[in-house]
Amino acid sequence: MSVLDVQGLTKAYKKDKLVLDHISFHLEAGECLGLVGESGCGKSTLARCVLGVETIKDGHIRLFDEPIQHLSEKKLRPLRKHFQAVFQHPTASLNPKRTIRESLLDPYQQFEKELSLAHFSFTSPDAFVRQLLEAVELPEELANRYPHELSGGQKQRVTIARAISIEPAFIVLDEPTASLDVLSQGAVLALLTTLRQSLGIAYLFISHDLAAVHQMSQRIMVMKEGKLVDQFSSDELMANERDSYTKELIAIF
Ligand SMILES: Nc1ncnc2c1ncn2[C@@H]1O[C@H](COP(=O)(O)OP(=O)(O)OP(=O)(O)O)[C@@H](O)[C@H]1O
Repeated sequence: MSVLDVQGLTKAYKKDKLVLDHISFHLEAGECLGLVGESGCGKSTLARCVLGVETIKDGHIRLFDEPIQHLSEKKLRPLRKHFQAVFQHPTASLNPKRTIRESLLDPYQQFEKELSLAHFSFTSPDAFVRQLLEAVELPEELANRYPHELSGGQKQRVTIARAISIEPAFIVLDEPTASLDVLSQGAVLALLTTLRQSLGIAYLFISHDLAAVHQMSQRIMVMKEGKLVDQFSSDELMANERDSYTKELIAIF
């Protein structure tokens, strides 16, 4: 089943310059779909279009077969429980004035009445926060700290815990480990895979790092200057028929 279906997506910030040029792909339930491409090719713009925070010039974005590309924020709001995002800089994603506990409870409190959770259970705020911290392998005593009292890796685990808390159908992961040191990067990528497998949440995993994308994803899309130039199953990365640009990216890693 497709949770997300994008067809002919076109975006321009300035009149005639296409930043996204007829992008088409689908995201299946529970899979990790990788998107790789060099800086400035349009990856984050694509993420923002999918998340409904950018207007688009042309094309369709369907969530469970429902077109969402032209919905007002009011109409899109109840659908937001189906998708979440994790970005590169966890510090920018967490409110510095709120404790980790408060940040973790945010999405649940926003969608409480419309949620039916399969994996987590909300018996009390404290018990819920404990489950989330445990899921991302953080000690429960972090709950009462503020973001500045956590390491970068711990903060990113908190943003991941917050994203999975409402068990969305998919999460857009936009360079989720780019701000972390190499050891934390590996640990966070492994955690994300474990969570995907146990919770059944699909990922659109965006990175300029082909090795990370290959490690995480079942399918890979390659983007260059606003166009998808290659799409293939992860085990076909080294196949001869790869686009010449994909081969260039392989040669760099
Ligand atoms: N708000 C904006 N207004 C005008 N142009 C923009 C805006 N955001 C991005 N762009 C331009 O759109 C193009 C794609 O940018 P985007 O951030 O989507 O690329 P990216 O692949 O995510 O890059 P990076 O990996 O460096 O984050 C770039 O040329 C960028 O300068």
